Amino acid sequence: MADDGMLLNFSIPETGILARPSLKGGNWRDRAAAKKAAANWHTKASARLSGDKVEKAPRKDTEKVANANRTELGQRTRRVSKSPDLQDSGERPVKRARVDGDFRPRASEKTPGTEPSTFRPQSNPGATQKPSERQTAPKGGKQVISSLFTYNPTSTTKPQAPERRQDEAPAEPSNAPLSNELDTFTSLGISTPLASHLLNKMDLKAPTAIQKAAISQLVKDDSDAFIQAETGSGKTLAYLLPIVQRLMELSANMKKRKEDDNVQRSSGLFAIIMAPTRELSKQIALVLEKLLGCAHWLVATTVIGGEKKKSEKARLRKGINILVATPGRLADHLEHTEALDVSNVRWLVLDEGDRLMELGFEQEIQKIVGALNLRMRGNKTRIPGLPEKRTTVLCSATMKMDVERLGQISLKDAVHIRADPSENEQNSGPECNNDQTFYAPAQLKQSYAVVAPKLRLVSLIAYLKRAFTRKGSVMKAIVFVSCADSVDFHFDILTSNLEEEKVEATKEEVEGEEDGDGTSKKPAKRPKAIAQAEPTKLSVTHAESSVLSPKSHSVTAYRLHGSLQQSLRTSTLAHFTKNNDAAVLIATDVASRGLDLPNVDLVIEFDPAFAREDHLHRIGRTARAGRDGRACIFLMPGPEEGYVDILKSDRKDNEAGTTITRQDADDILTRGLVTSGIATKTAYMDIAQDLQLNVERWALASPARLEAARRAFQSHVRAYATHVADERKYFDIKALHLGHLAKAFALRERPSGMKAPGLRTGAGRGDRTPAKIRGAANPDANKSIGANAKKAIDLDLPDAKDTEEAAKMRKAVRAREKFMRHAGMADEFNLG
Ligand SMILES: Nc1ncnc2c1ncn2[C@@H]1O[C@H](COP(=O)(O)OP(=O)(O)OP(=O)(O)O)[C@@H](O)[C@H]1O
Repeated sequence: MADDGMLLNFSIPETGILARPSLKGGNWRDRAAAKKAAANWHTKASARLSGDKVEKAPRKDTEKVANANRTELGQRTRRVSKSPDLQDSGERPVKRARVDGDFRPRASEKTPGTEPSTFRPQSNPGATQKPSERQTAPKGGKQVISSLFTYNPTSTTKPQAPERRQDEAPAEPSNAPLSNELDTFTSLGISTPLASHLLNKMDLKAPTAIQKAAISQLVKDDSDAFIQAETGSGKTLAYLLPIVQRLMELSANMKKRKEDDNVQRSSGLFAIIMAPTRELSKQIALVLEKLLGCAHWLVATTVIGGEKKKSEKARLRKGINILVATPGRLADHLEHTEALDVSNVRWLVLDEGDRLMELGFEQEIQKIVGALNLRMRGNKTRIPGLPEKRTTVLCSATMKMDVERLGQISLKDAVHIRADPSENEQNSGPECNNDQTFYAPAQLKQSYAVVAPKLRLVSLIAYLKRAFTRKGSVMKAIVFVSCADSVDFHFDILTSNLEEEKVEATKEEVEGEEDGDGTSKKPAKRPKAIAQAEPTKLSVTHAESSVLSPKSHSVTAYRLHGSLQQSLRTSTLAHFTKNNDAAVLIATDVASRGLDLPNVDLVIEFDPAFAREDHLHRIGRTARAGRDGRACIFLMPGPEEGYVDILKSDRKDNEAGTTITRQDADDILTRGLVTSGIATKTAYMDIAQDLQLNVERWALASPARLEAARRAFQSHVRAYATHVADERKYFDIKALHLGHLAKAFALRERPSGMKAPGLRTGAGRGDRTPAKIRGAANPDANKSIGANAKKAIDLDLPDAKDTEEAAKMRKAVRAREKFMRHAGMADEFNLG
């Protein structure tokens, strides 16, 4: 310096930028230690400015300073923050209690008007924001937009080197029809007319393995049976075919004896099939109707909740031979409909037994079985040819404790029927409690995506965009989310024209600035159309997805959940089934069980299922009856990655788990979003950031939308608390970073006042959403929002303050039950 002839005089004022902090709070020891360390720190900092090197202060002292400062800070704000440097170590960013309206940016972006940040942003090329991305805060200039790519937790299981994908030979389908020429329906005891009907009218050439095992047993024997097989293996026909075959034989015998022409609808009710949901009951009835095409004198009908009891009664009065029912409605008719005579019932099927129990139908089933026993014994005039004993068939994918209970209620000396006969020898009857016999279809290609909470929404969109890029590569996809509000939110996002709104919003923002006279700028106004933007009415359940549709073809988005009216759910499923073009269904678990939707190539579990069995049922909506299929589950970095162990247990043949592939967010975003130009390593970041901003603008465009996004977020978090106890180590609500997760719901901040079992209530403010926001201009929307708001109140789960694990578990189980009943999951089914 002296050489330059310049002397820089940096005078360091005592009370200036490096002033010693005045220390308050804590005990005297802390204060003394902190004072000493602060003195060190001061010397060090001064020396740094003057270019001198200072010996590193002992770590202990530094920590004490930090502690003392924290104590002081804590007294003022009760807030503790952690060094951002820690974020690089792969730890989750520390959650801090946030006071409403008090934001400290975690990222590089801050809206004008906010206080200067004392937080050091992590350098990241993708985090640089364009001026256009700077969002005007709605109120008070306190809004902060955090970058998508900063402070994300890093994966705990990411392989150092990219995984080498082995060219594995495609697995042999495990649920396909048998290919051996000797395995025909007639060889199992099915009559030639019925077998030709299967071939000619239903295009079914050969039985599947479970059909082979079940049909050969049930056509010749009256023993009770417990059928257990994987998803999509044809269980419906496995029990329907023997019943129809036996009734056709009964009819033929009657004819032979010239007692009657045939079995008539007035001859009596011979078989009852019970299913847990209306959808499933209707589906079974549809298959039955097709089968009865070759025995038109046999009449079947359904009695299910949600239908008019009066018309059901009228049908029952006319006479029926086979009845498909939900338990609640059947129990009701048994009590109140005299015309329902069950004294001749010789076949009782309990389909999806585990679900029947899970949904709490035990009492109804007990009542029904009791009534059947009583009336059968009381019937002295038996129809000739009708078996003496009733055969009860219980179908269940799993053999959990409650299925054992159902077996005790309904079965006696049951034969255990499985697709692989060698398994029958190892375990027999539902009393063998072995859940590890339920696997995913072998041909199903499974993968998991590790995606940080902030990136979830853009990654989902990117994943779907990629899936639908090429016409015909994916025809139909199902995206499972945890609750009805989340379905509505994602449906709205996918069916909105985000690009158009972006243009409108940007134009208006610019106009807002230019309108001013240079001295006082007019605030930007929202375009009229956007200001009135409302969430889509519940009556609309499908629409073109402009977000997902490529130029070459259109993709239709559907929604399905239990808050929709039954008729709407039925018509939505029918529309989705008949749609021959690309389509995506966003659904809760209402679509997870038993539904046979054709051409589903891809299942995405955007929110992991609440239990392993539910997960297997969900992914079982694809890869059915030997067809190909793909399934991908989204997991967040951290404890959720442990769920891969569960995925490995899905595979019967999988020792090392090599068949389950991993995908990372950067890969998903690059493949889905970078459609032109050079796909550099970070090219996806700007596009993803833009997409996220569009989504956030979209939500900000109207109070009703924002409210819907908040509700979706809140319901999602509450649902998160309801994972089964065994799996809660993967889905630990305490590890959830709510601020980050909020971004995946287009929210720039986490809503305050959340309650969920186990959730840390650091920001526990009351919900300050003005009442008028909850209502909307449109009366229809008002209605739906009102209904949902009511539901949100129903959903409010108690805070888990108990420390004992057992108490927590009980509470969470109760919470789950309550949530499911009220939120449209179990209750989705609108129980019969
Ligand atoms: N023998 C067969 N050959 C070809 N396809 C069949 C055969 N049997 C059934 N299928 C078809 O397989 C699909 C799945 O059948 P089904 O719904 O009965 O399976 P599932 O085992 O009950 O499945 P889930 O456990 O998911 O309820 C249906 O589309 C059905 O038409």
